[in-house]
Amino acid sequence: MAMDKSPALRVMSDIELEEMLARQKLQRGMFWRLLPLLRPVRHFVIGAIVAEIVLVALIFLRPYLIEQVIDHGMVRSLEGLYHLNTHIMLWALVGMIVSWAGRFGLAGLSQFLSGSAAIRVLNGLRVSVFNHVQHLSVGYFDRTKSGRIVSRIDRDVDSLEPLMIQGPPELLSALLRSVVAGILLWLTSPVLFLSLASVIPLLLAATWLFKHLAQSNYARVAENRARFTAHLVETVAGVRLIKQAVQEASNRQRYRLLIEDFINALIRNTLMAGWFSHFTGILTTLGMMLLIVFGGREVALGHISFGQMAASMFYVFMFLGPLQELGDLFERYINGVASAQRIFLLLDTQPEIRDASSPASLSNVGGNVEFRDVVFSYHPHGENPVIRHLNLKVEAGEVLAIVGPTGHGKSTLVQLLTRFYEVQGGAVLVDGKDVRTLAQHELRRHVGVVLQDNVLFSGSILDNLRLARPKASETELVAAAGALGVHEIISRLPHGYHTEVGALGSHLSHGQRQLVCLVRAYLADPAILILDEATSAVDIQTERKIQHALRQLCEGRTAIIIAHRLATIRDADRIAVIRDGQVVEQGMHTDLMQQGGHYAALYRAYEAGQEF
Ligand SMILES: Nc1ncnc2c1ncn2[C@@H]1O[C@H](COP(=O)(O)OP(=O)(O)OP(=O)(O)O)[C@@H](O)[C@H]1O
Repeated sequence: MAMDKSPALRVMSDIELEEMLARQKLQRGMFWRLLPLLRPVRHFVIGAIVAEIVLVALIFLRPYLIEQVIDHGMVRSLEGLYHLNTHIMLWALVGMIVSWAGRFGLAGLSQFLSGSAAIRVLNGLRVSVFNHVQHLSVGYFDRTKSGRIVSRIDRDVDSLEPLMIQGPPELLSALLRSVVAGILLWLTSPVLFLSLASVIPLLLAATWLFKHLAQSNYARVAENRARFTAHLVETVAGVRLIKQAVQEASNRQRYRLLIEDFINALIRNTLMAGWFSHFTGILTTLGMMLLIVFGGREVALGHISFGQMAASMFYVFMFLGPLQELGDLFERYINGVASAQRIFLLLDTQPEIRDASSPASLSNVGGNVEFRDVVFSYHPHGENPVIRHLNLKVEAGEVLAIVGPTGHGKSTLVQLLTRFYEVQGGAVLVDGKDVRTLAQHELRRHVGVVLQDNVLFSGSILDNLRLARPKASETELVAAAGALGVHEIISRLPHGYHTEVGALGSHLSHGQRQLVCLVRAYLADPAILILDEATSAVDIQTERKIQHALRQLCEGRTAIIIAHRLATIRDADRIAVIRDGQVVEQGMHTDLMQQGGHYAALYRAYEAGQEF
């Protein structure tokens, strides 16, 4: 599959895409997409590369010194006695010390430079992926398990480190060592070089086979890891539900199966990698044997000295050793590319809902809202529409209540008005402007929504209220709560307004969360306010207490109230009844009751305490 921005990316579910990805072979050229990410840290990478080059030079100093010591360390005097050549020995000693000290210092420097670059690049990438995820449309989150996204930002980004950061300097060092050793061997004796080079075709064949067998398996490892992470995240989020339904055992079993799939793919990888590294080890031994046979012959024929033979033994390791390292580098490359592919899949996913190139302005919002012949389905191809040619107008400053049976499309209208989803037919208009022509952030600034299940962020109640008005003082925030009539309720909390709300507001009751969100909406002061079952979790007495405040909240703005407790919306300027995605009745409470139609039936059922 090409990693382009094809429409398929937008309609296929994330799971379908990933399964397809796991089955297919890895895409070539991924490395070239990764390369630009190194641009900000190029100085670190160049530094690490220079350090590796100097390190290689220092490594080759050693066999040269050994050759000098063997061939010239002892000099024969005229009397036929052997004397130590102190000049050579001293220089050899100094050379060895420089080589070891340089290696010690430069290896540390190279590690430091690579490590610093890694931290910068990978965290930069993490922020880019995070930012991208935030900009995706809500439809993407309907289709994608949150654990899969976590797996990409966390594990897949980490998997890139060995490929992108340590990879290039290590690869360069390995190639340099191999090439320099090859040249030195050739210069010592072409016979020695050719005897060693004969093992290269075997190595190439083994590399090709390894690549062929390993690459699709690495994609499977990454996919399996995403699956069990997704399951873990879902379990943590839904732990109460799992306990309540006594599903711990089956849930654990499912996790175990996912881990087993992961382990099996991992074992296959380990097997292949282990086989490859042992095979290259055998090749090195074979090379050494060839060198001893051919080198011994060269010494016997007087073509090379003993010192050169000893140095050549080192060159064998320098020549074939890096080829062994290539196996490890290759494994990292395949592993990293599998992760990179998944990250780019996410980065290439375009938000389904995008702003127009020059969006219309929405200053001085009056607050007129119109749903004009709206058709909408949650399915991308329009099957089973939830909203079917719905027409509904709300005048500026009007309080409209929307009622209707469960699952008939009331909340969907809110999603369309805030443009979390795009209509598939007709239009939603604010002050006569199609919401598709407006910038999303501007639209949402003017349309405030309080939902049944509201999310609070970790922090105090004040922190959460400040989200609506960042510059407000504590006194102003408390005054807003007072104006809505909930000051007393918040003050009774253990630390009043400074009470920590916990993750997603879990330390507060459902009703308390709803009240904090109402104050937050009041502070945001939107031109259009939507209350979607916003007080459903508040007890009836408290709701009655804040009824007056709610009326105040709705005053001077357009308000759309969705409620099942029909007593709370009786005073609305107008009530619209939604059934099967259409408006089937509208009017004031008394008129609708007199008509004796859908609303009257709903109301009678409500009064009788029945569910609808
Ligand atoms: N994100 C979604 N993806 C797919 N289908 C959805 C999604 N959200 C809602 N639906 C479906 O759309 C239909 C209308 O849902 P909606 O939430 O608008 O109903 P509602 O009238 O507000 O119900 P309630 O009174 O229970 O809040 C339902 O059948 C629901 O299953």
